[in-house]
Amino acid sequence: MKNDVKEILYSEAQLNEKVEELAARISADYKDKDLLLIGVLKGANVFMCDLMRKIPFPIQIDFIAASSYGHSTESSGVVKILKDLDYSIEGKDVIIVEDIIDTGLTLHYLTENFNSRKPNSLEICTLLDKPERRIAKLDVKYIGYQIPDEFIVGYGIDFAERYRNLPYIATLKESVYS
Ligand SMILES: O=P(O)(O)OC[C@H]1O[C@H](OP(=O)(O)OP(=O)(O)O)[C@H](O)[C@@H]1O
Ligand code: HPA
Ligand SMILES: [Mg+2]
Repeated sequence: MKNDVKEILYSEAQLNEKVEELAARISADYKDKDLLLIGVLKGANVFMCDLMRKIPFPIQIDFIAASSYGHSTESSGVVKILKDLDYSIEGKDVIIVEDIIDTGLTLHYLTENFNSRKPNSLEICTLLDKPERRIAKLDVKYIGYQIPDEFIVGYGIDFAERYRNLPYIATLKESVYS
């Protein structure tokens, strides 16, 4: 697997520091609230697990599974919900936890969908953001890193369902795609 990596963009140690920083901001903002984190599967799974363990008060978690990339490096533009939330979010203070925002189509769809369920508040926390690629406008309160327009993998993020288990964020060699 390591032979397929072109460049490591963020190491395990750098990611740990960044997740700590985001958790500290969220903890300060939500210390008097009843926080519900919603992880967007599958990509956000690793980030969500690390982020929630750095918040020092009891919170609730839930997951939704959404997919729009399939086996391609380009969004299909159609967001498929593969698993819905388990519980109602009405009246809750919700943060959606994402691994990456690219076109913004996934989160545009999810924020409209979640807003119709009447949460008390709804914010977005993403580890990575590719602003150059944005199609749908989004207000994102918590952003880990802004990255250039390059397809990346690792720390939960895949290419064709592989490389999610790399412990760092990396680009892949061209030969992997051909
Ligand atoms: O801003 P966008 O262009 O919509 O892209 C971002 C979304 O794409 C990826 O998910 P994907 O649909 O590949 O499913 P996965 O999370 O199961 O990998 C990623 O995890 C985000 O959810
Ligand atoms: O850069 C990316 N890598 C993997 N999956 C993705 N989904 C949106 N952008 C990306
Ligand atoms: Mg995803």
